Amino acid sequence: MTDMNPDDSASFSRPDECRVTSLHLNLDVDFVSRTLCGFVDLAVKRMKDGVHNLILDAQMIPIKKILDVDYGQELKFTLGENSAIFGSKLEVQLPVSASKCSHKIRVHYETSPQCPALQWLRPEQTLGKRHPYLFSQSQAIHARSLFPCQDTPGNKVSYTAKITAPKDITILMSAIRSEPEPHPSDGGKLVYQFEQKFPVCTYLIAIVGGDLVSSIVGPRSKVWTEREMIEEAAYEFSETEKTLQIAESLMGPYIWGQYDVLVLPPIFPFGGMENPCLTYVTPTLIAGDKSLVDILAHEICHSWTGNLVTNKNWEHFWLNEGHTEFIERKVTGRLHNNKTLPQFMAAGKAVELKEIIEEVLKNGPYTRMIPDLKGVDPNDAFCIVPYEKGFTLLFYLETLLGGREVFEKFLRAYVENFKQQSIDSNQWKDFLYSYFHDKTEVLDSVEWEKWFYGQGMPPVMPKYDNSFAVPCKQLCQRWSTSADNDLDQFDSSDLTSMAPLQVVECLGLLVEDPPLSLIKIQKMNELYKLNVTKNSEFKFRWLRLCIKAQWKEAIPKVLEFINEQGRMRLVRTLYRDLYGWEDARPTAIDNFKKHRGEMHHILETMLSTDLKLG
Ligand SMILES: CC/C=C\C/C=C\C[C@@H](O)/C=C/C=C/C=C\[C@@H](O)CCCC(=O)O
Ligand SMILES: [Zn+2]
Repeated sequence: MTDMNPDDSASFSRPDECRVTSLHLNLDVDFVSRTLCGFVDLAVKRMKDGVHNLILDAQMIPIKKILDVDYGQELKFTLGENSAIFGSKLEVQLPVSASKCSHKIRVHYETSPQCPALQWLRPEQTLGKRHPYLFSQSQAIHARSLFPCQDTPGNKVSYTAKITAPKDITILMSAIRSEPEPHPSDGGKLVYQFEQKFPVCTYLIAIVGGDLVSSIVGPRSKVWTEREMIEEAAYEFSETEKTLQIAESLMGPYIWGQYDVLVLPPIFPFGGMENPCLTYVTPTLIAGDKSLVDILAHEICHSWTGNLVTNKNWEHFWLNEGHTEFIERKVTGRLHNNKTLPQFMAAGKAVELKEIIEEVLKNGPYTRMIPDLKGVDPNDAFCIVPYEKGFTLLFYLETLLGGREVFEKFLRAYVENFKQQSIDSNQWKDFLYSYFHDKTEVLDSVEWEKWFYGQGMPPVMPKYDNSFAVPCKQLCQRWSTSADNDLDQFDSSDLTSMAPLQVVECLGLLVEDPPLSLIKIQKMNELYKLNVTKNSEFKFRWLRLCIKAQWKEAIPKVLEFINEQGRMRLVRTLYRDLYGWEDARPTAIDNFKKHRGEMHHILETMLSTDLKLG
């Protein structure tokens, strides 16, 4: 695409010339037409002399009219050619007034029923079956289909919103919410007001509506979900405050006020999403024993890295995710009072990273820590690489630069220095050099070019303290090496005696090993009852093992699992495994064709590529 922002090839907008500094959304939620209808006010600041146009991103948004708020005058605009990935360039002619460098404009519009940022669910697709549901997912470049905006993480805005919705629906946003008020003229509706006073990138603007209830789980936290699962959800996330406090002890005060958790319907395609004040999580985290809440720690840590200090474009996504993984593991270690836990978690993910880099991405361009995303949909490049290569670099630097205490101080200084800004990897590196100015020689020994732009595995793989994994390795070894007629040595207590994270590790190691015989798989099934586990991470790895062993009887279980939830990491991997097994491939394709209409569009698009359906 030509005409893109030189600092962000996924956006047309030019905040360097004329910048949106804050916005106000005034929208009516209509579940019948599946639209949000109303207007957005944009406060605009001219950054350079002689600039009279404001450039925005817009996707599938029929614009009705654009007004200058102060003078009521209608403004001219042009909507450029449409790109299926990036939408269109929306160019608004600002009123020529030499003395003014700030303007407020109002764009009247409505979203499309096919809006990529919005997922509309019919009542029968919800737990309660009585009311419809709506949720947005703006990361990476979908906010432009929610409202015309400068949809680049290189710009931040504060925002307010006034949302009108049917009275049975509770509306939430990634902001501080006031109690709803009755609509002045329509008794069937309520009006909600929100305020996010801290500047955020547009990919962090989120809206949800449904038959939602909440339970207080801490002095600044509620868990929200459909009423049918509120008790389970409140139990699972009851350690939110404790986790927040540990994160604060590492990173400094949590500035965002409220920290709520919303458990979405199973169609939500990610483990979690760090929307400020309102973390989204998948219901696949609800294991009944709080064993999968490390994702919550991850989302909490984004309150500093990602939401306060942000990657300036999607090529530098590792700044968001690598730092967050790194801090998340420290927080989880402290939460469980286990010093080696961060390294145990890292070692487990390093195995997954190797599989993805070598088997899936074939050491190709998306295995770079800083990929080249020109002309690329960020969704296509999204994978574990920026998370884990980023983590590995930070872990390596921590060891090199003097250990945990020294490096944790650096992390805090990094956030303090760049808070409320958007940066790239060079700014990060310059700050690292200036902070460790007495360790330049050490820093010069780092192979920066290879770390940043090299393909394949990281140039240095640390030797992690993996003592917590010893029982996992032993059990995995026993299963791999035992003879088929010597399986009485195994017992159901093999797994019940381990911590849940160790079970995950053990099953993960078995997945990486050569396939187990069918006799072993059947014995495992009988002993460990993994077909009926509530823990989605156990089940996921168990089903992978079954597919690897080509156990046909497991196929219905795999289909059940991939049809009952839409978490991309779990579903894509299992589809990929089924596709790789020739006998199961037609079943996988048929199942996809049958269910694609109910999937989140991000997952549907990815799967149609994975299954080579175009
Ligand atoms: C190199 C790729 C650059 C940018 C991609 C950015 C966004 C991609 C978009 O698809 C959104 C991703 C949202 C992710 C949210 C949470 C993840 O941390 C979840 C991780 C996977 C999981 O646990 O299910
Ligand atoms: Zn993250």
